[in-house]
Amino acid sequence: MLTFKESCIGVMKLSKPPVNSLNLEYLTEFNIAIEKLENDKSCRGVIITSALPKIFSAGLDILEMYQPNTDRLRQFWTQVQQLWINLYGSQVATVAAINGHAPAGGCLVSLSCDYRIMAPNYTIGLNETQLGIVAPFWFSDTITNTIGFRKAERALQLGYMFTTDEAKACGLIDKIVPPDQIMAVAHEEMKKMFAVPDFARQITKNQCRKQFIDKLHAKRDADTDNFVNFITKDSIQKAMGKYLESLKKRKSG
Ligand SMILES: CC/C=C\CC/C=C/CC(=O)SCCNC(=O)CCNC(=O)[C@H](O)C(C)(C)COP(=O)(O)OP(=O)(O)OC[C@H]1O[C@@H](n2cnc3c(N)ncnc32)[C@H](O)[C@@H]1OP(=O)(O)O
Repeated sequence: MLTFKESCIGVMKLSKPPVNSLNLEYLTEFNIAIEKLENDKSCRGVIITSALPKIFSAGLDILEMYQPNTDRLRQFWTQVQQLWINLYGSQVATVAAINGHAPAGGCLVSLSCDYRIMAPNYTIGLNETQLGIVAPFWFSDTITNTIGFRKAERALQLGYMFTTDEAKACGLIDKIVPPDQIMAVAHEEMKKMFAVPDFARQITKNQCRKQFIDKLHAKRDADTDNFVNFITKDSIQKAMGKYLESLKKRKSG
């Protein structure tokens, strides 16, 4: 993770080649970095983007979920939950500058921010069902809060990956921006949020999101048990093995 401060704005650039997949170690690093910025009194905003060309993030590292060690799988999921709590509940203003594909966990990271700008000709969405897995309730809550119930339930069931244009049309992202302007526009959008007194913006954000974060806090252990039980099922392991094979075939084909 490349993290630096530009005046009162923290910039986090995901930099885990080849595809910024989120494994246990990287999630832990992500959480430490965001918590550090959150606790930095001089930091008012965070921009999350990718240091890699063409990929924002490929989402959760599928290798963490395939033939897993159960203890590690539990730690992994705890870090996934924590990342969502940290981002969705963040007091600082957040902008996702999506400069590449953003499937599944990559989409969730951006949905957890306050504003999303995206470069053209990429794809974004919660494609979990395509892998034969199920997005947990807090993933669904987050997309539903962004694009509305009907569009979210349809997209979640299909595991639909939106093009940048489709994502803009349904409100999954807020603005389409040429790749060379994405950081400049992220800073402009940040300034608009800074024009509002921090405490008023923070309390309002909290009012909108707290109930959803509280819901995960209340069910956190059950959610981890559910994830571990689900992922370790033979049928799910088979589906995930097939999906990994299809990723490799697509590459060679
Ligand atoms: C009850 C709750 C239960 C479950 C909830 C669990 C929630 C999970 C949410 C997730 O995030 S699951 C992850 C979903 N992610 C994906 O489906 C993305 C798959 N990847 C792609 O579509 C593409 O790789 C890409 C569009 C991101 C990039 O395409 P391209 O630039 O052509 O790269 P390659 O496809 O050649 O990939 C390079 C390399 O990376 C491996 N890889 C890709 N994605 C992942 C990943 N998410 N985890 C681990 N590894 C990944 C890919 O297999 C290639 O590996 P090689 O060894 O062949 O180089």
